Amino acid sequence: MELCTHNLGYPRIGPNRELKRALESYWKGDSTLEALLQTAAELRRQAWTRQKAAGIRWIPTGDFSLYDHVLDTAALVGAVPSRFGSVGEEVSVDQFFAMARGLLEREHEHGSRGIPPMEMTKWFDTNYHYIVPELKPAQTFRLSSRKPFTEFLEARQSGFPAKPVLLGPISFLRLSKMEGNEDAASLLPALLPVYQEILRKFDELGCEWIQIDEPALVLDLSPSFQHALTVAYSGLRSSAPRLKLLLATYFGPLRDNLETVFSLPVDAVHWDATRGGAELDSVLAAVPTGMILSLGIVDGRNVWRNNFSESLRSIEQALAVLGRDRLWIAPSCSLLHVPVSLEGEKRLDPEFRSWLAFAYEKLHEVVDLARLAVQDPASLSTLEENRRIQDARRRSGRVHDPAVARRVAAVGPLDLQRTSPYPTRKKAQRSRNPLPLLPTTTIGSFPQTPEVRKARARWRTGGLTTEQYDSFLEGEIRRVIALQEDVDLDVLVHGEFERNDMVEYFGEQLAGFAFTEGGWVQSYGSRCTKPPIIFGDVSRPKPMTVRWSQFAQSLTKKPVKGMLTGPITILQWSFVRDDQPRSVTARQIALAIRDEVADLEKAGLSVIQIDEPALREGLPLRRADWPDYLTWSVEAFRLSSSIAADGTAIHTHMCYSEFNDIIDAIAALDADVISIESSRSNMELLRAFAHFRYPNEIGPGVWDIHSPRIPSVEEIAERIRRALAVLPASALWVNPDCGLKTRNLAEVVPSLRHMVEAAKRVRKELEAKRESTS
Ligand SMILES: Nc1nc2c(c(=O)[nH]1)N[C@@H](CNc1ccc(C(=O)N[C@@H](CCC(=O)N[C@@H](CCC(=O)N[C@@H](CCC(=O)O)C(=O)O)C(=O)O)C(=O)O)cc1)CN2
Ligand code: MET
Ligand SMILES: [Zn+2]
Repeated sequence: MELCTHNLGYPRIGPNRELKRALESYWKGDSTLEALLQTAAELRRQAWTRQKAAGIRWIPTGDFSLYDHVLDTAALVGAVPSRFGSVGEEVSVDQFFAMARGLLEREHEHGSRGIPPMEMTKWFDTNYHYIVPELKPAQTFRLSSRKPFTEFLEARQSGFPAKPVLLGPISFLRLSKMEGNEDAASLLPALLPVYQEILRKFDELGCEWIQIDEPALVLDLSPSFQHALTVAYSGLRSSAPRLKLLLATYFGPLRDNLETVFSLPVDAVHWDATRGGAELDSVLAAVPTGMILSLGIVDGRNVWRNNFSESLRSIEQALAVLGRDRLWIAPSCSLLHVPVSLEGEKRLDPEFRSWLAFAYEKLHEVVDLARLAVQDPASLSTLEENRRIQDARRRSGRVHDPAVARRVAAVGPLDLQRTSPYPTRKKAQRSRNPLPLLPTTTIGSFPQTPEVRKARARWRTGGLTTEQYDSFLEGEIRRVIALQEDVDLDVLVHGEFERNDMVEYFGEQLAGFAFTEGGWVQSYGSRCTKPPIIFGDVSRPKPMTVRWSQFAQSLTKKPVKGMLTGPITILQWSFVRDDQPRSVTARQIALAIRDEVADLEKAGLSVIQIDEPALREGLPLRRADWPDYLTWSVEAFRLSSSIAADGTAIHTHMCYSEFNDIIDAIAALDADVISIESSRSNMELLRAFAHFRYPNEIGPGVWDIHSPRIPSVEEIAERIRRALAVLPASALWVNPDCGLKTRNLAEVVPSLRHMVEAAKRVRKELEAKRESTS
């Protein structure tokens, strides 16, 4: 018999983003709740059918979500902030969506100002966003959803071997936001009884295995959380004596949590062998007699075909210690983070395609490995084939480009440094482009209207010629340049209409990158991205953005900002090579962006923005690993930007970030101007910059673009004044929090007018003050 297999989670969005369409149509009011739930049920059944067909023994249930699994968990335990109303027997679907998306004024029955949604943040080091549970010190919990049970029964009644999945209590608390920043671990005594009740119910239903996800175990845990962990699992164990508990950890090695994890009273531990590999010996030494180890050997975070020979080495080592009955095979983590299947990819080159495995194909790898582990003769051909493919990839001419290797090797310290220090550069920049105090600008994108997306879709499918599409884009650029001049912004942008996405667009044009037709991955709620795949040495065959920036600049006398995505963000939001360190790939991308910076400069652009919104989320999960990452990522940014002459202003932009703990690294980027998101925290974020005496210019966001609300002039002026309280006026810019691509023009035009008006109002106040003191 082959080794036992299981899966931790499957993509929810559907093979053709069916869930996205169903959700958006329901939200718009174009379809009923029944229709949405029907689509959701069909997608679940389809996912289970596929997993069973692949040969997986235990199939996850409850991993599906209409929006996000952390929000599901908050609903499950009744952690519903009071602004969303009281909870009846169950959290309703509309209450659930209100928590995720907020309610607009007109949707809100009690009138007033609408209700802000809960916050959203990155799920560990992925590009998936979860909804942050909001807890308070006296928080109470109550079982408030039947979802886990319904989905379990739905699967079992249809004959699927179901294994329910829950986000565990420790991770739930650790990922929550506690009012007053108190320690959320203190809520365990209140929360634990609800988890116990859930386990008891599953036990009563005759459920055999339950998977409890505790990815927080790969983070640095405070003593209070370490203690809570032990308390939680002995409590869970005693609540359901027959139910078998599988504790799942993933996304990194366990390090100082390793001993504790294997001493918990659970029946099995799932461990991520792709990220924790070096720990295998310690793990095998720590697994107590009688406990099962689930080996997460197929990488759920990447799209490469598994290297069977390498995996079998680890599997054999584990088998020797544990024997066949105590070793399971699985993907490293939920398959949520990879595209659904390769089947839809008709245009990929066959050789390249053979190097890949998406979610569905990964399940086959799990099953193949479980068979190969016991030398099942029927599986031996899969090993042969796998060896052939790995060899071909290793030797492939399309992976290695000697010119790139030479160029990377030749990078020296001077390539990482602008010609002059910032004060000299600022003089050169201002004499080239005189700007008023508190200059105004935007972050880059203007609304990506359905017309823009439709035009691109028609061009892709041949309905528009390239000429027609290009002239459509030029028309859009003309419109936004005229708009920005009319509004009287100081530094203009071209609007990014040519981009489907700020990373995918560059991936499509760089050598060493491949892109898919339908490789969608959920980003948050109904929103998806199609991460490009970096398979080889990266270079830039020809200019990527110059024509659009140059065209925009030709339409106006005001400076236009060239607009690029930085090397770390491109790296972080792509699937990366697994055959060289990320730092090397980052350097290669940096050199390609550097070439683009040089060409934008030659084309006459005097301001160039290099976006790095993913710099913060790329931080390793453990603090001990931060310095190394920050060194090479800062170097990559500097390599991409330092080619610029003193008189060219380099801007950068970051959003969704907490900056306090990486402020040194941000300063080390040495961008002339950084724009950051800050209006949601009411400029609190700026404290780090003020405290640190950030040396260059800063544009704190003064308009929250995540909300459709149009901010008033006075409200924006007040935010500028708050910024002025901690930063010198000479260093301050005025801009929104982020790009405007997800907004519509009806919101954008008045908001921009208010922003410029507010900047002018505060400028006058500053001038008046200056006169009165001189
Ligand atoms: N890569 C990446 N990661 C990121 C971000 C980001 O901007 N990029 N931002 C943060 C996350 N924020 C996000 C914000 C919005 C969307 C988003 O809106 N995604 C779009 C897809 C954007 C896209 O690539 N669109 C394609 C169109 C693909 C498409 O659906 N076309 C239609 C046809 C178009 C039509 O007729 O309307 C179809 O195929 O059916 C394009 O513009 O070309 C979506 O889910 O709807 C995603 C992430 C963090 N991570
Ligand atoms: C997620 S950061 C986005 C920056 C980009 N330049 C934009 O405006 O859309
Ligand atoms: Zn942004």
